[in-house]
Amino acid sequence: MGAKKVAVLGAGSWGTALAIVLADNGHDVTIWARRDSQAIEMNERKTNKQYLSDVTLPENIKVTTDVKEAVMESEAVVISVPTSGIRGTTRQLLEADVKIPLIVHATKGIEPDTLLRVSEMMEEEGINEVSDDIVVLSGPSHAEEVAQRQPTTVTVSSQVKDAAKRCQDLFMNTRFRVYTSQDMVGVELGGALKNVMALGVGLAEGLGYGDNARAAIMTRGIAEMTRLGTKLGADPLTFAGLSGLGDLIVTCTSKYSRNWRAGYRLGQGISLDQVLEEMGMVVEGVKTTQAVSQLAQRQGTEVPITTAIYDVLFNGQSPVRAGQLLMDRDPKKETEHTTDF
Ligand SMILES: NC(=O)C1=CN([C@@H]2O[C@H](COP(=O)(O)OP(=O)(O)OC[C@H]3O[C@@H](n4cnc5c(N)ncnc54)[C@H](OP(=O)(O)O)[C@@H]3O)[C@@H](O)[C@H]2O)C=CC1
Ligand SMILES: O=C(CO)COP(=O)(O)O
Repeated sequence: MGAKKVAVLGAGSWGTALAIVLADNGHDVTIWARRDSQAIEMNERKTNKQYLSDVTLPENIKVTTDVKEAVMESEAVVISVPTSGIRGTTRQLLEADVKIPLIVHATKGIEPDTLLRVSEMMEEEGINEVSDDIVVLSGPSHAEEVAQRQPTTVTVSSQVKDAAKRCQDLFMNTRFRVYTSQDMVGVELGGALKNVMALGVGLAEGLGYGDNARAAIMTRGIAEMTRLGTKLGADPLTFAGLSGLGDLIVTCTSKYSRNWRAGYRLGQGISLDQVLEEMGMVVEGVKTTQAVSQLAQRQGTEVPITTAIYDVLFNGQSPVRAGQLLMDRDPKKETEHTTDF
């Protein structure tokens, strides 16, 4: 595969890690950072001290604060900013007024109130003016391990089959294995919803609960994710794949997960404001919990774990009481399609 010019919009942990994968594949990568000080430091010291301090950036990565310079003549643009930055970043990309052959987003969230997935937010902002080939990249992939070239697998999905294939070719290497999927709805929802469950597992562990509680939240969590996701048009099998179960496992069990860590601190009795301040990186699960609660209400879908987490985050519920209420719910069948006995 020949070297391509690729832009990465977002100089946080994930944008930087994805830029390293692309640079390892021989591409000329330009990262867009929104602060001059960060761009200067990354160019001069070849490191992203704030977000991925242990890693030296390859020579074929450069950093700019000018979106137009980053995306000009790029064969692909990767967007890796928090969900709250998607609309603004899309607008800046449109202002550059450059046609882009392939746009890949790697953001995991759902927008509160509009209840849109990330690709839908981009479409609402008019992304199709510059490209029809929009791909989501998602899966169990902590930036820290990807940047260390640890073996990682992800899924890419698009409504345009050929775009997913081109994205697979762009990123795939012997340490970063990429699968394609046609279920963009399921891949985007899995990446967003698992963050809510990671907050829940962290909360339980912060309270001192053990492996049984973790397994319970993960297993009933994937049931909840699948129940809501299928109502929204996702293929249920997608939730058993990398962007569903795979990402749920990594986020609920890894020391790197910001969502798990935030939940853990909340379980220890620290306030949400303080937790978010000390994290210094995005904790997508907080706003996604709000969005998922709204979505579930709109769909008439039961999401008891999400509701319990919502009450802790936004209604002042104590984590212990939220856990008790979950355990005290009416008896249920485990699988919804089975008949009563
Ligand atoms: N970290 C990971 O392991 C993974 C993260 N993801 C997802 O990738 C997305 C980005 O996360 P990640 O890189 O980890 O986040 P970080 O917190 O590490 O970095 C956030 C980056 O986005 C920038 N940013 C913040 N707000 C805005 C905004 N409103 N407009 C434009 N840029 C903004 C920040 O700039 P500044 O420094 O100037 O504030 C920073 O460069 C999230 O959706 C996350 O869930 C997906 C897979 C793995
Ligand atoms: O999505 C991730 C790993 O796949 C990152 O999760 P956190 O945002 O919880 O760190």
